[in-house]
Amino acid sequence: MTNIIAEFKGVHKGYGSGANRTEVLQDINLSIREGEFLAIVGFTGSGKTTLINLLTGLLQPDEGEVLFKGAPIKGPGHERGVIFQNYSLLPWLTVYQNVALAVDEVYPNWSKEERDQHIRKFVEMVNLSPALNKRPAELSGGMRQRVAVARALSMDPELLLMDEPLGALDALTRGNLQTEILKIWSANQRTALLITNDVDEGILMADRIIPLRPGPNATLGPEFIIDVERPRDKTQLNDHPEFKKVRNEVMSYLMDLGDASKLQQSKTYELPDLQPIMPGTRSFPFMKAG
Ligand SMILES: Nc1ncnc2c1ncn2[C@@H]1O[C@H](COP(=O)(O)OP(=O)(O)OP(=O)(O)O)[C@@H](O)[C@H]1O
Repeated sequence: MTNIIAEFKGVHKGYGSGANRTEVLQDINLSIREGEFLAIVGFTGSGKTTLINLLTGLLQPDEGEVLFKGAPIKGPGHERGVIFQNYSLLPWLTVYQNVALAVDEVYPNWSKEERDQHIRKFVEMVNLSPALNKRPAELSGGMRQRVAVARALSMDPELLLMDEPLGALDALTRGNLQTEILKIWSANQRTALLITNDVDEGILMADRIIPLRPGPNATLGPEFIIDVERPRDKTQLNDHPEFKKVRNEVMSYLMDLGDASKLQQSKTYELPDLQPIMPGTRSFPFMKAG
């Protein structure tokens, strides 16, 4: 039987109060299984970051519970590592020092050698050894995101949380980093949750993909299982029958949702029953009565 590593139970979350209140998530129920790679895909503004921040512990639910290994999440912890979209590196520290900061937090009692070896191992894993002593300003966006990946993984989190980590990167760098994250994930047999608005990225990386329906009051849709052997090849995405099938299913589900939410948003206005006044008629203001 698979163990559940993290769980949402009847979670509601919104921001503000009174007239300024926005209900973001409504009745979220989700079990994340140990060892799986789960992707949540959703429209922009639907509440994806809110969902992940409930797992990082940066936010608390208004109602319901968010559990890690059966206990409510009270705040951030290094057993839950996060990779954000905006790198969040310290600009005055080098690549080595940025990773070291994370390592020191988790393993404060390590010897100098142990620490040094560990940092170099993770920097090497993301192919950044030549940039070891560079500061973020000297790196490209893709390289910065690699540092963020190395930093999160060096803490050996039991649950790796990724909030659109590759969204700002060009297609090539994005593809390379997807492959690297997958390699590291499968080698370490950890659990991963990826939040993305890119269906292809979700089905390439995950074991199952769950759509987040558009907010306010966003709920989770049905799960789609991606039954494709690993390692997966991005170039197969267009031809592999299972990839094609899941992509079509998820895309049409999301498109139906998009249409439904547009319909809901489009208000109908009742116009007053006025008779248009045409030029040439007696009552047109600029016509002289004749
Ligand atoms: N601290 C906050 N205070 C008030 N409203 C907020 C706050 N954070 C988010 N929201 C609102 O909650 C909704 C969901 O935001 P969230 O960032 O979770 O969505 P998202 O799906 O991650 O969006 P995106 O894809 O654009 O990053 C949005 O309407 C947003 O404006």
